[in-house]
Amino acid sequence: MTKVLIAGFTGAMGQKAVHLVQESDGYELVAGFAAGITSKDPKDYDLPAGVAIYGDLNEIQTDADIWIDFTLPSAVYANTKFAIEHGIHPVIGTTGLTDDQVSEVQTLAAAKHLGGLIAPNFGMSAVLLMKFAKEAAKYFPDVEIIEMHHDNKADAPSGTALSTAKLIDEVRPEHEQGNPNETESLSGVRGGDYHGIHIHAVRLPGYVAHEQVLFGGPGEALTIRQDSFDRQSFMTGVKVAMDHVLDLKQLVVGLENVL
Ligand SMILES: NC(=O)C1=CN([C@@H]2O[C@H](COP(=O)(O)OP(=O)(O)OC[C@H]3O[C@@H](n4cnc5c(N)ncnc54)[C@H](OP(=O)(O)O)[C@@H]3O)[C@@H](O)[C@H]2O)C=CC1
Ligand SMILES: O=C(O)C1=N[C@H](C(=O)O)C[C@H](O)C1
Repeated sequence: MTKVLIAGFTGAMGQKAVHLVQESDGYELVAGFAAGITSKDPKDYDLPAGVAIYGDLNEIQTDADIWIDFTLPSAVYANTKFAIEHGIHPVIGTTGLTDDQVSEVQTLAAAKHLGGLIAPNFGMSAVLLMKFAKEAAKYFPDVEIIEMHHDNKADAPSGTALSTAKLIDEVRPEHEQGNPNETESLSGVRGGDYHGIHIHAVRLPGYVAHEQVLFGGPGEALTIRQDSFDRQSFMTGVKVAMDHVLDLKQLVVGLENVL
């Protein structure tokens, strides 16, 4: 049995992950970690008696093999370090790690000879959108990104939008986009700017997770869009990660690298 700890087990994604682990042959949920718990009795979370419940990182004592993380951008760095330092393979879905933090945890994982995965998006439609957008950007250097999420989302832009911009930036020909004399009469109206790529973040009830990448060229346009209508869409990728992470030799970034 592969033993799994879920950080953020009470949250929207954490709950989906709990069900995934419980329904998956060969996996056992051994622990749940969430900051705001009011009880340490697993029954209060409809979990079996053997599942340990933690509310503080420093309390955690576990023999888990895998650490699945769906917490908060403010918590994910400390959590990832903790997992690696304790020999637990991290599967990190939480967004918000900076490039420097990713490098640091990769170095730490390498020193411990521990594999893991950081994926800004576990949904197949988003992974494919990023791949297609990177391809299109070679031919359409004029591009903007619109990401749309539920209104409980803590961070903006989404990790997926930022990853999309980084992938486009890798291949986009050197390019000055838009009117150099443009002004904003309403602050922020042109969105965030990642190396000249504008990102617009929409937060609305009813939405789950959606992204459009808009390319424009002389007399034509290309729009690539993905929609996660249900958080179940992320569980296919989480299961792929669970199935592969014990065999990985390094801390990999991006689900596409283990598919
Ligand atoms: N990679 C992917 O495919 C996806 C990634 N995400 C990302 O996952 C993260 C979680 O999203 P979502 O489930 O919607 O968020 P929720 O707010 O629903 O859940 C957050 C969870 O984290 C817990 N938590 C909060 N602070 C801490 C802390 N300091 N230490 C430990 N646990 C903590 C919360 O517990 P409590 O309420 O008790 O504080 C709760 O269980 C976000 O970063 C989001 O962007 C989301 C969807 C897909
Ligand atoms: O908070 C969310 O919901 C999501 N977060 C991830 C992100 O920031 O990209 C993945 C997906 O967009 C859902």
